[in-house]
Amino acid sequence: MTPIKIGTRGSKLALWQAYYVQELLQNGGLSTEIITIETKGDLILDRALSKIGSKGVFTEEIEDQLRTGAIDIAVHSAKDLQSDLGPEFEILAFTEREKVNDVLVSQNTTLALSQDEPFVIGTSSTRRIALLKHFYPHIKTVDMRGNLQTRLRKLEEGHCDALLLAYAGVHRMGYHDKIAEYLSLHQFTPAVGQGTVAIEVSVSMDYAKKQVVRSLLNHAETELRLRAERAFLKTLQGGCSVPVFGLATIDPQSMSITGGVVSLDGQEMIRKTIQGSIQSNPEQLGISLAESLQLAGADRLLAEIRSQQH
Ligand SMILES: NCc1[nH]cc(CCC(=O)O)c1CC(=O)O
Repeated sequence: MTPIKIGTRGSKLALWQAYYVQELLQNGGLSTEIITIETKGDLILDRALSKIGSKGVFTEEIEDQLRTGAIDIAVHSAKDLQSDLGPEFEILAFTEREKVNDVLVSQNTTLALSQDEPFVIGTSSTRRIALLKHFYPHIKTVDMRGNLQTRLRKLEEGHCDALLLAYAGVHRMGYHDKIAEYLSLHQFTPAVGQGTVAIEVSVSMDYAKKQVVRSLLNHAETELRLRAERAFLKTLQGGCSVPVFGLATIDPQSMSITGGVVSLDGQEMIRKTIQGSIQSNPEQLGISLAESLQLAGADRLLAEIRSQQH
């Protein structure tokens, strides 16, 4: 078989993920090649993601290369991969998920969100800002985009007292020593897909090649959880720039999924958890959760949020 061409963004986090996938493929006896691709999300750093457009900010240029066959597989943080891939592309595999929590990162590791003295957190995530306003209204936020290294540098330069980040990225970059606090999943329910690497391919990729790559990369339990979460997000038409959260978990007998929406000012939150059997269709569980949130007013809340973002 010719080498598997792995497409990735060029940030350190993206490259870590590409090397991780490369290693899994090489351990399975495949030869590989990594090709880095620059995306709009990497180039435009002076505007909020919600203003650039919610779909494909980090993926469009990579999908162009999948389409032409210049790359065979694209490696993404599942969180950054839009929930509707359209007819040309599909997810071939999800690698094993790691800890999904958000963490508070600071030079001062004694900081805690629950402390009385206010402090300033750098983040551009609408979910994190809205959840902070909801649970910790005395904490202030400043807008902070850019890759993890840029944000860490700004933290060191004193632009803020702390960052709110996905544990997964902090772990992959080796910044554990700056973790001040692991945030609870009950308050800071993560974004759909957080902590998981997704492998996107063209639907027309050679079938035998697909089978080999999937068998080396896919983690069955992670896939079930992600299928439920992504169906939930797709039904709600969430996207990555609205404050929607969703997390599916599996215990031996059942699957449960928690999800919700929180207003930009943190005042209103709609959040629910539902359970299903492990045999049931994970997509159906995600769709049911979305529908029950819609009955509780999620569509109106999302429409209000979108009108405030434009
Ligand atoms: N939106 C940026 C992004 N996309 C994926 C991760 C972390 C890695 C992951 O969740 O898989 C991050 C950084 C962050 O949110 O702190």
